[in-house]
Amino acid sequence: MDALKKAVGVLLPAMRISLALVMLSICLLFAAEMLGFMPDRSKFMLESRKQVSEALAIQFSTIAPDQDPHRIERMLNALIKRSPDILSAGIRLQNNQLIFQVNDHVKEWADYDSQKSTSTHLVVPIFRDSEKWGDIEFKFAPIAGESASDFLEHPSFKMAIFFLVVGFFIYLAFMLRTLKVLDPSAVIPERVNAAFDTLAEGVIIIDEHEQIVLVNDAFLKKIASPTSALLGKKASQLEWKSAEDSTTDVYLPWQTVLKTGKSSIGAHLKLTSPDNDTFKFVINASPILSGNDAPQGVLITLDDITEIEERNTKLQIMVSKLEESQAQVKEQNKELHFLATRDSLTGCLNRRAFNELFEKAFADALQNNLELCCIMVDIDHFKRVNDNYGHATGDVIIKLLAEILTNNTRKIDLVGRYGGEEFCVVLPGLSVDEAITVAERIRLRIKSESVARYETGPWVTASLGVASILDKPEDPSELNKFADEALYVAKESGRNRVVRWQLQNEFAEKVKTAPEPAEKNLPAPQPEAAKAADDCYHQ
Ligand SMILES: Nc1nc2c(ncn2[C@@H]2O[C@H](COP(=O)(O)OP(=O)(O)OP(=O)(O)O)[C@@H](O)[C@H]2O)c(=O)[nH]1
Repeated sequence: MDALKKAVGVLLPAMRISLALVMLSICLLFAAEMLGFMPDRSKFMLESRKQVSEALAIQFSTIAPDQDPHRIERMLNALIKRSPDILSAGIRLQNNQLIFQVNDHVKEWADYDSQKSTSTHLVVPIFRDSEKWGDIEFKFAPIAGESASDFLEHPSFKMAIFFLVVGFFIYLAFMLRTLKVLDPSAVIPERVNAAFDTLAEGVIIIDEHEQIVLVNDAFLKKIASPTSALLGKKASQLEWKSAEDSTTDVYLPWQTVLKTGKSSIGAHLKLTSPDNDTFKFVINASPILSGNDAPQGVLITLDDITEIEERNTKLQIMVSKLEESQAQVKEQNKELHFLATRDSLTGCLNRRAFNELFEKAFADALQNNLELCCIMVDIDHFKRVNDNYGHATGDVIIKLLAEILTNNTRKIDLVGRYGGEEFCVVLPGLSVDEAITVAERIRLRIKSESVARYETGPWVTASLGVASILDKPEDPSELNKFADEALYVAKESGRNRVVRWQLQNEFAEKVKTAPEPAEKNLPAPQPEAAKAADDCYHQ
């Protein structure tokens, strides 16, 4: 099938060219005839008829005046027999009297209407003693091709027909042979063509002028182009585009190969087919070297990566979507974790989360032999705040305490709402003195902030109990218990103070000596120890 297509592909242009050549030849033939370069056969015939007639006239000049009718008749008959193109003959006297005729000359001569001889009517005068005696008339058959009706007999017409029929086939044979020689694909043996056709990747071979001399089936099928459309065309004339960026100049690797004689590997190019499909190829180009190592062509292989690229793009989109949703899930988990570990009113750690982190911090401190302190904080007479200002205001005060606790501790410290208006703070790495300083600062802040923020109250104070890991608690809950006991002592000894946990007997002493604040809803008098803490913010 392919062979047939190929044959038709060559035959049709050859036929067209042959026909054009025939027509051109015929035109030249007629032009030559019109310009007088061709011998005029009718003129020649006329001339020879004249010469014959004149020779006869001379002969008749000697016998006709004797008026020997038999002799004249014999001579005319003999003449007509020998010259088949003489249709009739006659001798006419000066007075227009026809005295002899052969072959019904009267009838044949009837169409003569001129005094001159023509190619069919020849009139030759006969003289006697230098005086014209009469005329001898010859009626000739028309010279072939002279009349319009006899055009088919004209030699030029016959020549044109000859050219048309025979010339066409001769030209056709010539053109087929010529085109075969000129066919760019003819330089590649058929076996080589067939071998390249078995390859799955596209193959193009170009000559040193970049003209395509071979294209294999795989490439032709890919871009849906017939071989004839590509052979002889320059490879750079195809619709190549840069694979990465369509605005940049297109790098055609085979041009470099032709210049340098060195192979080019892995160039990426896009190609748009006549059907407007775009393919992406990885292109390798190797030089075809002549005897003196000069590149005389390039073998180009084209690996179609369009599908792989499309899959890669889809995969990348999927991966980025996955990453996006993973990030969302992570964010949601973070939010969920926050919600699960935070107290909804204050944003501080809830008791469960606080305990978990406390356990971890306690274990770390033990393992690394570091100090760790725990502060229990409780707002004084909070019930009165609720009772006097309402539960909502109570909530605001609880939030204020949470804010002060968070702002006056470090990021690594743990601030947990233990329940109601009671908070617990864990300070990893701090000595008990440092923890007391922090506790005092918190205490002062609560007192001063409530006064600063609420003109008409509630003005609140808080009591704080401090314990350290150096107090040798068995576990976090015991450390918490120590701090809570210290808080209890702070409450019992008058509130609005910081109490460091001590052994039970010393503790009892402190409880006894602690002063009670003057007014329940006003900031309590400041203990001496707290004064220095104002300047010592712990971040
Ligand atoms: N507004 C508000 N009040 C709470 C909340 N949780 C607990 N309370 C109240 O806090 C008060 C705690 O009071 P108590 O522990 O008896 O003692 P206090 O009144 O703070 O007095 P001292 O602790 O002895 O100084 C109770 O009235 C609780 O109803 C809360 O989330 N919001």
